[in-house]
Amino acid sequence: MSGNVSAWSFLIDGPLLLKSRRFRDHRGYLMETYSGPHFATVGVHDVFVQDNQSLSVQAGTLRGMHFQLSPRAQAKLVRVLQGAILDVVVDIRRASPSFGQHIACRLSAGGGEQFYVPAGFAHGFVTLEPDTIVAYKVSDVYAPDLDRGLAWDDPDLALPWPDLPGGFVLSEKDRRHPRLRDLPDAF
Ligand SMILES: Cc1cn([C@H]2C[C@H](O)[C@@H](COP(=O)(O)OP(=O)(O)O[C@H]3O[C@H](C)C(=O)[C@H](O)[C@H]3O)O2)c(=O)[nH]c1=O
Repeated sequence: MSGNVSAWSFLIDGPLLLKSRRFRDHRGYLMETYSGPHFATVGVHDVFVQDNQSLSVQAGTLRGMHFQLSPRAQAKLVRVLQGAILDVVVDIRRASPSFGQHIACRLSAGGGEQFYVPAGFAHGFVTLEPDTIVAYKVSDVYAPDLDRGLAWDDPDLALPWPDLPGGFVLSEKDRRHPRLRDLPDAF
């Protein structure tokens, strides 16, 4: 706890759930959504070089599971500006004792949580409300030639996506990623 940010770790080493203190007064609140020195005190040491933001109009929009290969592997710091998501990461570090295991966190604009995803994890989310806006920092720039994906519905991973009667809204790219067992060595 740095005073302005708290962090919770998981059984899988690396990812963190972060919550920044909201300084409330009669006008509303202020919070530090990112502070290099403060976040370093709770284990986030990456230097983030790019901010991304995506709008997903329909609830049930699923983006994932994505990662970039070295030397452009990205750590990510994910938060929700509007709406809510189920954020999911899969450990794809082949030497990791938790290889193939996942963590899922519900993130919402109201909750103000952030999910820190180190390099070495595939990342994706499904939106739980219409018009959900996700903002995330990345520790390296976009490298399309090193951008890779893992099948969101890999039966070996049993990712905890919600049952949605209408199914998911996916990009064509996200319909075609390989299963983990068919993924060339990623990390
Ligand atoms: C990620 C990215 C994309 N783009 C361009 C490439 C495409 O023309 C367009 C949409 O890209 P994409 O379909 O890959 O966007 P998402 O499906 O939201 O992918 C992202 O969503 C999941 C959850 C992630 O974790 C990744 O950060 C990222 O892969 O934006 C850029 O120009 N820069 C970028 O940094």
